[in-house]
Amino acid sequence: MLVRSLVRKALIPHSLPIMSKQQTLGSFFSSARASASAPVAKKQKIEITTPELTPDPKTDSESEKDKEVVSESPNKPIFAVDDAKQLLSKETKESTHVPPISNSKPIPYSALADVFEKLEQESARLKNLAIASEFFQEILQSDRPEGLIQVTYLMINRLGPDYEPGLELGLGETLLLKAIAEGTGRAASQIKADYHRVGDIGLVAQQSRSRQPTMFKPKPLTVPVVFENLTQIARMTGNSSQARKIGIINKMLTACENQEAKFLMRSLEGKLRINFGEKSVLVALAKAFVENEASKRNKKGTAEALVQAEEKIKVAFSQTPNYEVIIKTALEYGIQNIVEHCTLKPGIPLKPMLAKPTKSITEILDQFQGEEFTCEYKYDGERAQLHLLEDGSIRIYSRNSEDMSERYPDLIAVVKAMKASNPNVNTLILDCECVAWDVEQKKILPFQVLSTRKRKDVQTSDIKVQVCLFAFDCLFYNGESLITQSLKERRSLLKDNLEPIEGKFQYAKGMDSSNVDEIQGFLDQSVKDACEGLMVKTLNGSESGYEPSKRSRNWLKLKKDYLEGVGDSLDLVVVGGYIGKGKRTGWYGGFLLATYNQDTGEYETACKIGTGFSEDDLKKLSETLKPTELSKPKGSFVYEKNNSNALPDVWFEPTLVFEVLTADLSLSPIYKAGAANYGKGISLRFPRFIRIRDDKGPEDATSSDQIIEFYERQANV
Ligand SMILES: Nc1ncnc2c1ncn2[C@@H]1O[C@H](COP(=O)(O)OP(=O)(O)OP(=O)(O)O)[C@@H](O)[C@H]1O
Repeated sequence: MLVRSLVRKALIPHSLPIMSKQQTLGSFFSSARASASAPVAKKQKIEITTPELTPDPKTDSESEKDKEVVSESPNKPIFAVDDAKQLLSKETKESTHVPPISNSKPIPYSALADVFEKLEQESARLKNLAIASEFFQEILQSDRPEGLIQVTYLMINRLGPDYEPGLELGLGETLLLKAIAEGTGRAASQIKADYHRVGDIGLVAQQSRSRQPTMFKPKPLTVPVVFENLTQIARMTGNSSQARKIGIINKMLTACENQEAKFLMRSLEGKLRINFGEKSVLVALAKAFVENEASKRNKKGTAEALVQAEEKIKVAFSQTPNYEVIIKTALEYGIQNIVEHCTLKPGIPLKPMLAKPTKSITEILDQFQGEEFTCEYKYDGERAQLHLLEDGSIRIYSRNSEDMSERYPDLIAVVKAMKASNPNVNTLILDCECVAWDVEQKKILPFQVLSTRKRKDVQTSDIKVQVCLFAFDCLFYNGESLITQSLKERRSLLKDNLEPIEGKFQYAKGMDSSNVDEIQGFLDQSVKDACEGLMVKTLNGSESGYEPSKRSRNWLKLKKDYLEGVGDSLDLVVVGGYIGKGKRTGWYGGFLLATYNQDTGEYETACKIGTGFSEDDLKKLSETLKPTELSKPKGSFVYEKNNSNALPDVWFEPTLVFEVLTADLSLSPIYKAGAANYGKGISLRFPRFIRIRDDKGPEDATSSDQIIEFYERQANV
């Protein structure tokens, strides 16, 4: 994760007409290089012979996997009642062979590694859900059901909620290879060569593990011990931290048995590769709770209960994205009651509501037929979720739930002042856009200006780019969640209770009208005022509630620059590169891009891109991407293997997301995005690079479901 976000921060801005939200070079390169080359403790190495390493078996057998996947919209449940029935069937249950959990002992790490191995080897989706949920159920039935919290985090390769800083895994390959060399006594050069051949640090670790002398057998690893050690490693900073990290890794490696080393190293690297995404983890949790609760009543879980539980756990998680809270609440109140008990809480950022793209005002009018709606300026800045906690503290979270409070001390001061002048306000959650502001001219500045603001160690006195918060929604007010209320009510509550402060805290400019000319005029005005276009939202009735984490039809975005084509840009993951020729010699001259399939965790190729880059872009991109080159494609890449036109010269670890414009989308014999739907993939015609999305990780990229939606809308399918 850390590596991913570092790499994403590596490019400097360039000038393109519709460029926005770009990033600055900042201190990225120095810190990335520093961490890669930091000194580590030296240890004597003993040469040992190692078993032959076999390449990652998934790489060539992945193509079958996506056939299992049913296409669905991002917010649709993973399965319907029929699938749920199959999942609950005796046959599926009996075929999982998950390891039993003993009552009296902490969960052995070997049991979790065994489950990871099964998930990695199994390609059928329902089977994978059954394996994970059977294991979860074993834990729930033991006398330490709360052990499920650490198991869940390890399964999604995190150590705590997104918004808790300092818990990122994703150690550099140099450090990990060194740790393997020291921990196993093999020569570093040999380990490195193996890694370049196999392309999987986990496999290298597993097969390099030195045999321990029989007289010294370390205690087997347990889930709590591994979790604790990983947390310590993630939190370690400072000069000697590299050596200390290696020390802890070595200790764990010595205790590893069978496939434990493989998953331990992959966890440390931040790439677990079990092909079991977070969405599936939530479903597996729902199933485990449903079955566990039913078995306490000597009953069996029903398919209907499972479908309901899936919906509930997803809603609860979108409001309280914290597995500890979710699991403890489900244990206390039952899975079917979690939504009421996992409501919004200042200090826990909820997953933001997202918008669907539209291409024209008439499309909006068609969509909102007969409904009351409002148009708001679509500000071009950075999404900011503002939380005022009961103890008076203030936090600001990003679109991805990162805590940005340290980055915006000036905004914290504004909110403090606002609270002081509005003594009735105790607690609050506001959804806002933070925008660069010209103090003298009293106007909005483009995103490029905001992107030059320092991101770390920001002192109020050093701030050169002033910002203004534009609030567009109020989600929580004085102890009460407002998300089920209509937008009209939420908007009134906001405006009635908080006084705007010009240039510091303002309301999103809005207009309630369904007149085409008025909307067109408002759209034009928004662009003149340095905005991207309009957000059009259902205003009244139950449809106008705030839907955390959903890309909803009740919020439409109308971007001036995208009224032609497919209605929006796409954000695609860079998975491959083409060696540059002619003027581009020495750099990559083009890139292979992919959508992210949220259900399978796979990257499905969507196009090759070589247009829209300045020379400077290509130079910087080459520097950034070079260290992420892979010796072979990852098992999670879905691409056409039998057509050389679809193969890049080099493959990359997915770290970077490009925002890309396209003339239109078409079905393609050589690309694979959304291929589960049409047999053929969907591809971009005449793609053009706009900028890097540093606020999006690979998993936030345009999903395969979204590209299907884009395609169907454009083709009127
Ligand atoms: N009035 C507004 N209401 C809601 N969002 C707004 C408003 N003004 C600006 N925004 C911003 O617009 C974003 C949604 O549109 P946009 O397509 O630019 O974002 P994205 O991150 O590329 O896409 P998405 O969030 O849909 O994946 C919001 O996340 C928010 O940051």
